[in-house]
Amino acid sequence: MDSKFNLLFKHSNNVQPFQMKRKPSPVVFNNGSPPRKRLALNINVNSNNFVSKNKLSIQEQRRKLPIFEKRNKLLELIRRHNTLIILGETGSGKTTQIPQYINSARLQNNGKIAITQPRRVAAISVAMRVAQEIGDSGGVGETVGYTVRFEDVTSPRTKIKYLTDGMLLREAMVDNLLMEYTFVILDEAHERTIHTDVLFGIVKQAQKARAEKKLRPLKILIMSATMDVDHFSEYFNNCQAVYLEGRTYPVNVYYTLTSHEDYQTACVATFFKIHRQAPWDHDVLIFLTGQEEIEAVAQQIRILSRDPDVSGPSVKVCPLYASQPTTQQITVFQPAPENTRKVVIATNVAETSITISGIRFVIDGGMVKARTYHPATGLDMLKVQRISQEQSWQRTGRAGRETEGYCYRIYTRAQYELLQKSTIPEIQRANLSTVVIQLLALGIHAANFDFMDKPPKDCVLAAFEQLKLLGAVESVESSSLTPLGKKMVQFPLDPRFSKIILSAQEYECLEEILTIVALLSGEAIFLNPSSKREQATTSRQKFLSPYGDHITLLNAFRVYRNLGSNSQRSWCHEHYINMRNISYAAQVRTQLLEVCQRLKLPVVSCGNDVEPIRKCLLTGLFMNVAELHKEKQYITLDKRQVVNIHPSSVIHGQQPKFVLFTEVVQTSKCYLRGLTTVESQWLYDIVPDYARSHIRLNKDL
Ligand SMILES: Nc1ncnc2c1ncn2[C@@H]1O[C@H](COP(=O)(O)OP(=O)(O)OP(=O)(O)O)[C@@H](O)[C@H]1O
Repeated sequence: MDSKFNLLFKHSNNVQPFQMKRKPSPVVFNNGSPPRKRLALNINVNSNNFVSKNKLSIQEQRRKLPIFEKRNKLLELIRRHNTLIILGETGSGKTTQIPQYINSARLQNNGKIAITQPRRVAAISVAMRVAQEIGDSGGVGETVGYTVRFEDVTSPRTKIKYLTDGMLLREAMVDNLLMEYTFVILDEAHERTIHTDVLFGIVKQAQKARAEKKLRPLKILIMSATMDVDHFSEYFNNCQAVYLEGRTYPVNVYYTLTSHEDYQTACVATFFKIHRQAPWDHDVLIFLTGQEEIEAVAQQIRILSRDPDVSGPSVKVCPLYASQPTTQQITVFQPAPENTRKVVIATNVAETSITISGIRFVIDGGMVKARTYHPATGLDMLKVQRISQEQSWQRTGRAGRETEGYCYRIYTRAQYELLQKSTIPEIQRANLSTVVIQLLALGIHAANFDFMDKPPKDCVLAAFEQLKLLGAVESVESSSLTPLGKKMVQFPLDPRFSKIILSAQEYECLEEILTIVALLSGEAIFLNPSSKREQATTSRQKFLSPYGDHITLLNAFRVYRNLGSNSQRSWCHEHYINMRNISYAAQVRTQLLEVCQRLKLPVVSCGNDVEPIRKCLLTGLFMNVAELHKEKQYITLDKRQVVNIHPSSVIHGQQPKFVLFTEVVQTSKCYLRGLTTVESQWLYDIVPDYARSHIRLNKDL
């Protein structure tokens, strides 16, 4: 271990906000083959021999992509086949170039080209890049546009439209033949997000129906760098697959020699090893699992980089995660100033499709936060787990996009070998109520839908039962929605939350419910830095509600909204509130309000009486109620699971008889977060049958 490295971490022990679980040991890597000797990180990158591809003109960059030479052959195949699978290495040019080739060859006639992305940040950043490549004077929104939840940047002139898979699905609910498009390109198909999986069936059906009706044909392209071609081809009527040969820039992959349970600290250590040695314009991308972790590591890096004993250029730290507002996400693409290294610390939102110019190094923590639904327990849980091999290669691919790159995996080669090959399709592990209701809006019963991989029967049944209890369907056999169900699908939300919004009219509290639902749609607004936890709690004391976390959130938002925009920033700082997240919630609230206005729902406030709010929440979340079982231990009414109140909840320490929850986290125990106290009598009033069967069951325990 070299002395500077030791010195660096001696200092880190004095750093407050990031609590080290243990003194970090140095991270030692090998390059994938069994190590003969211990290889310390040895990066011989010299800025003199580095030719930045950014110095080439944008058109020269395009011509250098592996896909460029293949474009005529590719266009020929696209002309010939109505469905085509396209495989090509990460960074070879699939996402940015193929739509442009189609557009230049005018293959889309009068229709548009839709390209789906699993994530908002990818749809937006790629659209921006392609608009730049096309050179439209009006920028994005002209020939090239994008549509993501709560944002539509397209115009009647738009020919190439990048959109999230969720948005295309919503469009299909309005026109199931997708007549606006001549081409639908399903990108990053290997990710198998729930929306992409449903779209597979929707586009296949639309293609067939358009052919039968002799309408303009729908061309389907399925793209990825890593996917099980046979499985996809079989599903799409044995369609042709094409592999675009051609290497992009090499990425040197390193594994740690020993496993690192504390992968966050190992990521920080690895970053500083790189930082000391690499030229300032070689940026770094670190993959972690979620906002809290990212903000903690970001703070740690900011503080350590200012330490006079740490050599290296200045550091610009850019966190990146799904719930940030778009404007914030897009800032990670801006180059850092002269003599400053950019470090982007991201969740898996940066894993596919995106190119962040300047990134030469990837540090892969090897973990991801995944949502998994357990029909047996009725709980939808967020759990940090190991990534799949496919994900690990996608992450690696982010380093070799403009020139040669380096990827440091914070896991051993042996650990890599043990990773699952591909990620389990989301449809097989998620709560299906949103998909089931969306299919019903199209008049399709999920049991009859042509899924590539059928979701488990008990998950489909559980979703139908949930929708029945919510009043969206008459029975589990229904192929259509009730009038209430039809209103519910108007909201881009989980049906339970749509139901809450629609119930607010009866409880005369839509004003407050909109705020709570909007706040729950993003990431946490309360910051709890471990070194300042007490100050943070004290500063927010005035918002605390004895009725729980949702009312506490509402109280904070009410104060925030009444402040002038000039004082919001300092107020957030003073109260340890994440300014970005609360302003994102305000934007979401505006969008939800627009849907309510379309549905002519009166926006009424219940003032300071919060009981209507608590009852209203129960109308959608009665299946998320737990009853005090014994000292500090709760049991869920729905499936009788033992759960505990998370220490971060404002009602931790109290023992209300019944609580409603919005989040379940599995660590050593199963914890409930986001709680509101409720009364059993309300359950009898709102869902009498459910209350009678479930509450009685628990009393028998
Ligand atoms: N914003 C950008 N800035 C600089 N270069 C970019 C940008 N976007 C794309 N590129 C260049 O274009 C190349 C192709 O990107 P593209 O997203 O089309 O690849 P891809 O084959 O779809 O990769 P992936 O499978 O990883 O999504 C990148 O490797 C990079 O060289």
